[in-house]
Amino acid sequence: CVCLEVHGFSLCPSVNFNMTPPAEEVRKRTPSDYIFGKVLGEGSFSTVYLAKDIHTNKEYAIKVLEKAHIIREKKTENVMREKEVLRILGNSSPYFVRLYWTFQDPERLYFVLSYAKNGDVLSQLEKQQCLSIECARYYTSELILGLEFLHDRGIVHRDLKPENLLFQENWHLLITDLGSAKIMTDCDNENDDFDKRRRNSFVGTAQFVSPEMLTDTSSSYESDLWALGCIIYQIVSGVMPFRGGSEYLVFQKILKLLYDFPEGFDRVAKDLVEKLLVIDPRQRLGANDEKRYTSLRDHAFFNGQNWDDLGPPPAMFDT
Ligand SMILES: Nc1ncnc2c1ncn2[C@@H]1O[C@H](COP(=O)(O)OP(=O)(O)OP(=O)(O)O)[C@@H](O)[C@H]1O
Ligand SMILES: O=C(O)[C@@H]1CCC(=O)N(CCc2ccc(Cl)cc2)[C@H]1c1ccccc1Cl
Repeated sequence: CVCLEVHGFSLCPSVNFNMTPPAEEVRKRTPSDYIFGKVLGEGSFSTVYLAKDIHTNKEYAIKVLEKAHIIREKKTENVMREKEVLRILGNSSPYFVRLYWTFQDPERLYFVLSYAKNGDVLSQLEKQQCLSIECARYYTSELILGLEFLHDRGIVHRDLKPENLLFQENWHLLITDLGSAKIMTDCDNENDDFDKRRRNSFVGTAQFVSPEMLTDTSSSYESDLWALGCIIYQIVSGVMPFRGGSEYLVFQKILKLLYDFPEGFDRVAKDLVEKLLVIDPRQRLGANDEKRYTSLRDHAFFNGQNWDDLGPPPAMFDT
C-alpha cells in the first residue's frame, strides 16, 4: 500500500485508524490477571512480589498492603498520598518507579509497579562496600535529575536513602517509596503549622533525616538535599555519615553536625557533601537556585558531565 507519513503516523488504507491501544493493555486489572512469584521485599506495611501479567507476559513488582494493618497503624493517608504522588509522576520521568494499575479486594490493596530487576543501592553497597567514584558520580547525577523533576512538580520525597534507590534491568536508577512524600502547596506554611501540631514524630529514616525535620518538624525541598548529601557520603565511603547506637544518638549527631570523613575520601566529593550537610536549609547548595539544580550541576564533582545525556551506566563491577 502507498503509505503517507504525516507527523510520524502512516496513513495507509490497510492500516486500522482506530488509535485506542490493544484491549489487553487497557482493561482494568484484578489479582487473577497476574501470576505472583517470589517476594522481592517487605516494608512496614507492605509485601512486594514479583508478578507476571498472564496476558502480556510482562513482569511487574506488585506492592500488596493489608487494609487492616494500614488502618490499625493509621497509615491510610500515607497510602492515598503515595498513590496521588505516583499519579502525578505518571510515566514522564525515567527515574521514578511507575504505577501501572491499582486494584483492591476486601482485605488488600494492590499497586502494580515497574519492576527494578537489579535490586537496590544499599544491597550493592553491602556487596562491594562502596561504589567507584565514576559510579558515584553517575548515580548521583541520575538522582539529581530525578530530584529536579520531583521538586519542579512540587513534591518532596522526605525518605531518600540507598534502599529506596533501585536499579532497573538496564542498571539505570529508579527512585521508589513515595509513601512519605509531601505535596507542597502555595499555602504550605499553614499546612506546616498544622503538620507540626498534628505530627509529633519525624517522617523518614533516622540516619537521613534533616535537622529541620527534627527541630520543627518542617520539611521542604532542602530536606531532600540534606539526604542527597548523606547518600553521596555513603556511596563514596560505604558508611553513613551519622551513625549511632540509638536513634537518639543519631539525632544528636545530626543536630550538632557531628560527622567526619574517612581517610582517602575523594576530596571533590567531600567538598560537595560539606555544601549539602549544612544545618540551615537555606544555605545548602541548590537551595537558592533560580533553576534547579544549576549549582549542583556546576560543582566540580560533575566536571565534564553531559547533563543532557549521561550516557550508559558505568560497569558496576570491576571487570
Ligand atoms: N519496584 C520494585 N522493584 C523491585 N523491588 C522492589 C520494588 N519496590 C519495592 N521493592 C523491594 O521491596 C522492598 C519493600 O518495598 P516497600 O516500598 O513495600 O517498603 P518500603 O517502603 O521499602 O518500607 P517502609 O514501608 O518501611 O518504608 C524494598 O526494600 C525493595 O527491596
Ligand atoms: O484512590 C483510589 O484509586 C481508590 C479509590 C477507591 C478506594 O476504595 N481505594 C481504596 C481506599 C482505601 C485506602 C486504604 C485502606 Cl486501609 C482501605 C481503602 C483507592 C485505592 C484502590 C486500590 C489501591 C489503592 C487505593 Cl488508594
